Amino acid sequence: MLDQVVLIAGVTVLGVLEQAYFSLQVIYARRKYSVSPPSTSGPPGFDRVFRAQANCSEYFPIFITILWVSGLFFSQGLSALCGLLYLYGRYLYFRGYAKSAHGRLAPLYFSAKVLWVLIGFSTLGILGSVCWFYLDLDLTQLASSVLGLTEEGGGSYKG
Ligand SMILES: CCCCC/C=C\C\C=C/C=C/C=C/[C@@H]1O[C@H]1CCCC(=O)O
Ligand SMILES: N[C@@H](CCC(=O)N[C@@H](CS)C(=O)NCC(=O)O)C(=O)O
Repeated sequence: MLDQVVLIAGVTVLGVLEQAYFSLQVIYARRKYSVSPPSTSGPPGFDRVFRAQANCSEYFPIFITILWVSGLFFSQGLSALCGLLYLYGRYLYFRGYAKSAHGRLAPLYFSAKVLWVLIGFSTLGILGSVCWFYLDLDLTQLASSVLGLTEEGGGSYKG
């Protein structure tokens, strides 16, 4: 059973490490620009690093939940691959935002697209599972016969 989630678990731990890295960058920026808590604003250079970490944190729960749903119900390998792309996109986002406000945009568009792909995988995966568990309908089989990948016509029913 664990072999079905180990790649997703690995991407999750990598994501947690990335979040830790972003937090450390805010700590360093606080020292560099002398912005002490509870203050959350300072020179633009500080504000951008602060917001970069905050933005990545806002999206992190969305990313992790959808990564696991997609990995469990659609495909572990494809989901883990998307997860790696998302984390790389977020790294570029953080670096781009730290340099300039405009620098955040291209990586943000990229990571948002990857999130939408994971949301699409999750939707398909859940739809397929609901059809299988409650309607005895195998959507994978149905799709491959519609696409002409198998000889058998129509949907296949279990039991
Ligand atoms: C849960 C799925 C992801 C949902 C997030 C959806 C979209 C996020 C992706 C790209 C958004 C880019 C928004 C850029 C805003 O135009 C920038 C605001 C500029 C305003 C200004 O500088 O005057
Ligand atoms: N909390 C975000 C929600 C929307 C969002 O993710 N916006 C993107 C594109 S404008 C962003 O990079 N926001 C910059 C930020 O959160 O500091 C915001 O305040 O902007």
